[in-house]
Amino acid sequence: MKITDIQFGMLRVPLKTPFKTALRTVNQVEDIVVMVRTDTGHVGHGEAPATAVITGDTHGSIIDAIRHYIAPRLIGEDIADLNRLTQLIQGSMEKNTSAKAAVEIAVYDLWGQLYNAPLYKLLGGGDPVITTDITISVDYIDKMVADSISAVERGFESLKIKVGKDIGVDIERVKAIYAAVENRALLRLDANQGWTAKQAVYALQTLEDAGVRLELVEQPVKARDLEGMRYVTERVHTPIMADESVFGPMEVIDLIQMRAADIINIKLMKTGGISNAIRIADIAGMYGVECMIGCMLETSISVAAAVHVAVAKSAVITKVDLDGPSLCQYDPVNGGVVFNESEISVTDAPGLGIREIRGLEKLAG
Ligand SMILES: C[C@H](N)C(=O)N[C@H](CCC(=O)O)C(=O)O
Ligand SMILES: [Mg+2]
Repeated sequence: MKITDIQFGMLRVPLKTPFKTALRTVNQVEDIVVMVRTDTGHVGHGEAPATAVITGDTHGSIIDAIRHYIAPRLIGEDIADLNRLTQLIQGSMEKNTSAKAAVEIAVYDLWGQLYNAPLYKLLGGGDPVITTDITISVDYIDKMVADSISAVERGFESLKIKVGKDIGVDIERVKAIYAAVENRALLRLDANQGWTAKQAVYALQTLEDAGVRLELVEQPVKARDLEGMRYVTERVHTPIMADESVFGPMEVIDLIQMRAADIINIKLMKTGGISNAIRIADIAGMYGVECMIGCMLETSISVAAAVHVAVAKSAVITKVDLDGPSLCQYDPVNGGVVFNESEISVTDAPGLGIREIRGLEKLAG
């Protein structure tokens, strides 16, 4: 099974409600879909969102990276040589992790199809059902409380509360949500870099003193402020998770050795795809550090790949934030992973199992 062509599409799916974080507000998913074709007539699918504020990737940069740096290395290569292919993709250029991820996901999809097995089984197997949280966008307190109650009523037992806009209001936001859903859902906070280290310690100690129990707090300070991450981690009881601070395996090793966080958020769009996500899970496991697997604003194409990784690496990936498909007004994909609110199940279809993507706008190759 040899690669003959790589094609692009644009997939737009409106969100149920605006997605608001300390970094940005978004109304619809607008992702580049990659289709890797082979001489056997098979197609592997991948997807990349343009999360410029986190990864630096834009629609234009994703297409250019694939067209000019990644695709020329892959044409004619055999899908059976998976390790060679992942090295070619990762070594094609610096950064551009979302572009690399989209192509790697499509290649892994084909690898599963080659062996007629679902990806998670080839990655080592596991329990085919996992449970995700759902994101509560940062907003007025009353709106966040109402959104949280509604999420609990939809069956979500874990809420990822976006904060990081204003430290005083953030504390009130979390207290109000905690009071409204106490004992019915675990609360995770994500400040998306919005606090300083001192503000984070103040906010978390205030919440701890008020009896608010949080499962974890994600990326309280600026991505590059590893000293700040360590400062917070050392001073609060609440576990601190690194998201924007860590992309690849080497950064994870540095962060763990610095003791700058308690938990790592693995995202395929930061790691450049599946190979490095697995590497990070294995490294974290060796250090006894737990991981979350997360996503950007992605549909059930690339999130499916993350689900397969989560299932296969569940010994280390103990927390799941794969709510992209739940945030969308509809699922554009037929086949593949089944997203049913908080419950996500992999099927035994080969690769990612994607049969059809509705509403895909073809882009020039
Ligand atoms: C969608 C997911 N639950 C999430 O919150 N991801 C964000 C970044 C998403 C974005 O801005 O596109 C995160 O974990 O920081
Ligand atoms: Mg985050």
